[in-house]
Order: sequence, then C-alpha cells, then structure tokens
Amino acid sequence: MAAITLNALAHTYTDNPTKPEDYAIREMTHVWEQGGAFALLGPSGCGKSTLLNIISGLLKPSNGEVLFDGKRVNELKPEERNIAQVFQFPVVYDTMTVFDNLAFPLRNIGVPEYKVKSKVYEVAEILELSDQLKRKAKGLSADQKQKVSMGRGLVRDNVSAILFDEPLTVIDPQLKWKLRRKLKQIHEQFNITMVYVTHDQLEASTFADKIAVMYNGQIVQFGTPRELFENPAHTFVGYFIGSPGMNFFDAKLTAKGEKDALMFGEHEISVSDAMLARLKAMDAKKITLGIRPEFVHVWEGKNNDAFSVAVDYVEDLGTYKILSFIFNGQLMKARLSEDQKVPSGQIYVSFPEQWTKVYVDEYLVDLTDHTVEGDTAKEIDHAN
Ligand SMILES: Nc1ncnc2c1ncn2[C@@H]1O[C@H](COP(=O)(O)OP(=O)(O)OP(=O)(O)O)[C@@H](O)[C@H]1O
Repeated sequence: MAAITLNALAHTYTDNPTKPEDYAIREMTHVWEQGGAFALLGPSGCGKSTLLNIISGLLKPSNGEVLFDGKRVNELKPEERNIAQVFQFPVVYDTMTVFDNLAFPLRNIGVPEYKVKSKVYEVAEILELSDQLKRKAKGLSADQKQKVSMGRGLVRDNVSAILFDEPLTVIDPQLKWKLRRKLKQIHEQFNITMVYVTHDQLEASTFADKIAVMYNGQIVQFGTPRELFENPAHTFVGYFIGSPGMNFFDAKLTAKGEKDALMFGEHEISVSDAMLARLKAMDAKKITLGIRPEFVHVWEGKNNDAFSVAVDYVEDLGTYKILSFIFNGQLMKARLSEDQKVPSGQIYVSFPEQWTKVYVDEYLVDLTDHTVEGDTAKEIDHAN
C-alpha cells in the first residue's frame, strides 16, 4: 500500500511540443493518499488512461516524477512497482482454470503452493468465484472474467495500489452495481489505495471517497462528491457533474451610482460586497456566474425581488421535473420537486446568493477560508 505522488508531472505524445494543447497531461502536482478510494473522472480524451499508465509504469512521463511513499519510481519497470491494473477488457488466460488464473501472479514470484492455495481461496470467496475455480476461464461470462481480472490484482499481499481503467465497460447494467459494491467492500477489507478511472459520474461517486475531475489534461478539482456538487472549482466541474449541469451566464461588473454591481444584461445579480470588491481588485474581464438547477428558487406567485422569466417547457422525470425557462434571452433550468406546482407562462425565479458561484476565466472565485488541496488550490490562488 502506498501514497502516490505526481510531482510536476507532464506528458506529451509529440516530439516537439510548443503549446499547452500539445500535452496529454499538462503539468500537475497531485497526491493520492495511502489507502484511499479515488476516482479519476473526465470525458473521453482528457488524459485519464495516460495518467494511469504513467503511474503503473507502462508509459514514461515526458516531465516530472512519480513517487510511491515518497520514493521516486520513474526508473522502475511496471512489474517492479507492485501495481495491479484492471483494464476495460478482462485479461485472463482462457485455457487456464479460474484457480490457475488467480494463482498466476503468485506463482510468478515463487510463492509456496500452500500459500497460493489459501490466498486464491480467500480472494475467490470475496469475489463469489469459489464454485468456479475448476472451470476453464474460456467458458465464463464477461462479468465473471472481469472478476477474475480483479482477483488477479488482489491476490498479491504487497500491491502498492490497484488501478482500474473503466473496469465495468463490458459488464451488463444490472450486474454493474453489484460489482461496484464488491469493489467498495474489497477496499474496506484490504485498505489498498485504489484509483478508478471512469467517465461516468454515478460510477465515480458510488465508488470513491474523493474524485479528481480531469479536463484537458489537468485535474481541475479534487474533492468529495458533495464538494464537487456544491462548490465546483471550475466551470467544467459544474457542467460535467449533476444532471442537468449548472446554469452558466456571463456577467459584467458595472458602476451603479456609488457602488459596483454585477449585471446580466439589465438585471442585477446579487453577490456579496466582498465578492464585488474582489472582482474589482482582480480587474476581472471574463466573469461567468453559475447556479445549479437544484438551487434556482421558483416562486409560486408574483415576487418583486425575483426575476420575471418565461417558462419554455417542463420535462417530467418521474420523481422530479426540470423546468426550462428563458431569462434575458438565455435558456436555463430549474429542478422542481415532486410536490411543487408546475408553473406556466410568465413566472418568478431568484438565485440565492449562497449558491450563485462566480468564475473568472473559468475558475471559481472562492472567498471562504477553507483549504483546497493540490492543483486546485494553486489554480484558485492564481485566479484570485
Ligand atoms: N499512443 C498515443 N499516441 C498519440 N496520442 C495519444 C496516444 N494515446 C493517447 N493519445 C492522445 O492523448 C490524449 C489523452 O488520451 P487518453 O487516452 O489518455 O484519454 P482518456 O481520458 O483515457 O480517454 P478515453 O476515455 O477515450 O480512453 C488524447 O488526445 C489522445 O488522442
């Protein structure tokens, strides 16, 4: 088991990189603490597999270091790193039995046969493969094969970490939740550092205690599912997490009498005086406001403090409804609870100050005094 540190890490697949876009991984410093269950979440092509392959040693980074428990491992081959990697597609030897597949990594390093046996039985029990041990892997279903792949990662006592690269892709939807729960249980039992790569926010938040959201080769936020939902550090996090994602609209800081105000067209959006002062001090040019549909307040009757907007349509999603409305020419969404009256025509909405997030050049302007970890802290500092 190990803490994994990525120190000023960057990677490019091109020979002569000249611009940030030439990098699949843009310079990042990040720590996966020992024993944690983490997810690496992001859209296709953002660099997730590249990062995982650098950690496991399949890929040599162009710049920076990988450290396990503080020791540099850049020069170590994958097999010397004691990392187990589970890929999208099961890696099993079809002609071998399930027992021999599970035993393979142990026999490979000369573990005595009596120990091999007890370890294989233990792991097979956890993965509910005990009654399959004598079968040839060839006849197994896709999810059973993937369980064998996972089992091969778990048999060794000394693994530093297990890396999962979209391991449930080939699994039937109704079995996915079962395997995900199994992984969680395995994590609790073995206390191994686990990094789980996915582009699915539900998969990430059901598996991980903390999620790293990756975008364009960078980790733009590392936090609990709740932190990502309530306080997205980057507009991409607001957009990518949540269903539907955050509403965004551009705003301008404008002098209004003695004071400054944040305007969306003709409408003044309420933010704290401290925020107005911060934006002025930053001389912010590109200001974006974000509010989640869950936090838009929809008034049942006329409310002079709220904005008058036009209902566009209402989508019924069973236990809740999504209201689409037009505000200042822009389509936005609000989530209505099951018992909330469905409005029509001209209605009133307001944006509670606490949930109206302010972004400058896509990064959150955070006035609270909490410590944010890793890259995000740096980037927020930079934005501030
Ligand atoms: N071997 C390679 N040679 C050149 N470019 C590559 C190579 N592998 C990946 N890339 C590029 O690097 C970027 C990151 O790819 P990567 O596969 O790491 O992303 P990903 O987030 O894992 O995507 P996916 O979920 O689709 O696998 C992409 O632009 C991709 O085209």
